[in-house]
Amino acid sequence: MPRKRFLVTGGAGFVGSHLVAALLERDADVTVLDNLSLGHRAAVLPGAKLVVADLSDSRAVDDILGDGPWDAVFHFASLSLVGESMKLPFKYLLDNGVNGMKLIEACVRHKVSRFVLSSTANLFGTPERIPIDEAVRIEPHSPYGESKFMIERALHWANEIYGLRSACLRYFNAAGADARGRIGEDHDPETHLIPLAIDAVLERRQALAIFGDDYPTPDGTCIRDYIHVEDLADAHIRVLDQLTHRSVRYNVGTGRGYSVTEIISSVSRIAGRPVPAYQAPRRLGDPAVLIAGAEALRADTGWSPRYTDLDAVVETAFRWRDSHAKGYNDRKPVEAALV
Ligand SMILES: NC(=O)c1ccc[n+]([C@@H]2O[C@H](COP(=O)([O-])OP(=O)(O)OC[C@H]3O[C@@H](n4cnc5c(N)ncnc54)[C@H](O)[C@@H]3O)[C@@H](O)[C@H]2O)c1
Ligand SMILES: O=c1ccn([C@@H]2O[C@H](COP(=O)(O)OP(=O)(O)O[C@H]3O[C@H](CO)[C@@H](O)[C@H](O)[C@H]3O)[C@@H](O)[C@H]2O)c(=O)[nH]1
Repeated sequence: MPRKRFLVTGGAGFVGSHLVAALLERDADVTVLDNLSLGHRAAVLPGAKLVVADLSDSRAVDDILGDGPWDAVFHFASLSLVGESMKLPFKYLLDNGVNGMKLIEACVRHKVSRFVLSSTANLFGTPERIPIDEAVRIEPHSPYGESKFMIERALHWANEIYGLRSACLRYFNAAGADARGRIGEDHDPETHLIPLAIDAVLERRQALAIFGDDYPTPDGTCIRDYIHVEDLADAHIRVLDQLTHRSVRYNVGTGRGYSVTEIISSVSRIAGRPVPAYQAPRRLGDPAVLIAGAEALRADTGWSPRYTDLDAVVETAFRWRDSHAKGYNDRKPVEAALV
């Protein structure tokens, strides 16, 4: 059987690099398209091909897609900071929305048959019920969420009119790192709770700010559903089988929520000392509780998260971060030596 060929946009980023690792483990032929604006060359494991290009570069996108056939395109490349999108709405709507639609249009022209989108729980704003299943009303909470919904709608019409089958995977909070310690989470600036709590306990930054302690939750802090990146990668691979005759959309999470305080306790247990933290005002736009109802994904694909214990998720993140004080920059001298 010929090797399966996959294109992964944004495959040098946090979640995408873990999908690339999972595809390589299955002996696939993987090409990554990434402008490295937020991602890292060293996050693309050996064996995958990296093309450094911007999604807005139509010629580069055409060249890559023209070098098919592709078994599927996975689209991760995106700006994804909710708060930043409230300040720069058109940057998000244009970079994410328009580039995403152009990519879909090019996939149709190049006869790609399957497309998987990294979508988000931010589509649901303040949801009318918890857990959030796929029937919950969509009301994006930010230009970031809206930009993902624009792409979901474009995929709807690409399916209806051209038969491009797609899966929109609405992730909840991606967390953790490669179990083998090869890749992990390195955003600049880092805004996510788990890496920030780890850096605080490792004394690499000042105390962690707890954004709000007056939410309507048992301990007053926000509750989120933290899904391990390897379980996310597994979901991407499993949905491909669904895309022979139809398009799908799934919420992807563990179905269990943890408060900010519980995350801090987990990081403290793993580090063996308390995370320095202080109470701060609420962060604009944070809903109180987001927990996935992922029954549809389980029922249709047999997927279920392997990481069901919070400490196990946090431990993988801790190990990578502890051994990469400067993130992927730790590896710069090695890379330079190879060039
Ligand atoms: N991290 C989460 O908790 C989370 C939750 C829900 C959804 N998502 C979505 O999952 C995807 C991956 O998230 P992540 O945390 O890995 O983000 P990330 O920032 O680590 O990765 C995004 C990658 O896309 C690349 N990129 C951005 N704009 C590009 C462009 N115009 N052209 C080419 N490459 C470009 C960046 O260089 C980076 O490597 C995003 O689409 C995000 O919206 C993430
Ligand atoms: O220094 C910090 C950082 C975060 N938080 C809180 O921790 C929780 C998680 O925040 P964060 O890790 O920043 O993730 P989210 O804002 O929930 O967003 C992530 O998860 C969403 C889906 O749920 C995706 O849409 C986003 O792209 C992704 O960044 C929230 O309640 C924050 O208020 C703090 O208290 N202090």
